Amino acid sequence: MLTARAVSKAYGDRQILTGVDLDLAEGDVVGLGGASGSGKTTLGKVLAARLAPDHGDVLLEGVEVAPATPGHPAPLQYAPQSPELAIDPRWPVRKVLANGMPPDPEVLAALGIRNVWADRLPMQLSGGELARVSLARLFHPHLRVLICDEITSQLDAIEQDLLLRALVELAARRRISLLLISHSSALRSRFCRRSMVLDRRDDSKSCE
Ligand SMILES: Nc1ncnc2c1ncn2[C@@H]1O[C@H](COP(=O)(O)OP(=O)(O)OP(=O)(O)O)[C@@H](O)[C@H]1O
Repeated sequence: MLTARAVSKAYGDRQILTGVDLDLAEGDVVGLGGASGSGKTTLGKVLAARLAPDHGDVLLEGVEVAPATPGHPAPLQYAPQSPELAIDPRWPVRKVLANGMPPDPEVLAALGIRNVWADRLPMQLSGGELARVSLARLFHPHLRVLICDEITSQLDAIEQDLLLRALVELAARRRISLLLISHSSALRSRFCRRSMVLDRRDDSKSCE
């Protein structure tokens, strides 16, 4: 499904990723861990074509991943750590969820989106509610891979667990592949079949 080969990325003279390989099969749930600053977000953005790698290839079903454009149902979507940065603060929830197409009732139900939020602005939702809305807007019939970058880091343990369980179940029903970026090895071992861990000290990677 998603294949990265020999991906390298530097910011200026600072090498962040060196020769990273990653394979994500259909319906797979893989974790991406590592210490703060090890390059998890950088790799997530390279995989989602939000950042160009210096070297290496990222292919989705054999085709180079193209950058997603707003409102376009790209098969690979990236959910950022801070949903408030990805959502227009002037838009009510109903418009955020529409995102170019009618929201899918199964997705709204699975992620616990409530009708009473429809006319609220993003700032009128709790962190957990906003995280759910932010995720729901990325689902569409052609979604194949979802990269989730620390999407529950602002939530308490119970809300984190509920949201991730709902997400993993929904993805499994639709055979969507998930890459869950998290510094928490406990979270990764709870929800992921396997994990890749980036090592900040020597820019290499290891497997759990
Ligand atoms: N656009 C940029 N220009 C220069 N340096 C950057 C840029 N983006 C990130 N960095 C640096 O690259 C390193 C890796 O950043 P990245 O956000 O990928 O790490 P991370 O593992 O996701 O960290 P965290 O867990 O703290 O979110 C950090 O030291 C960061 O300061």
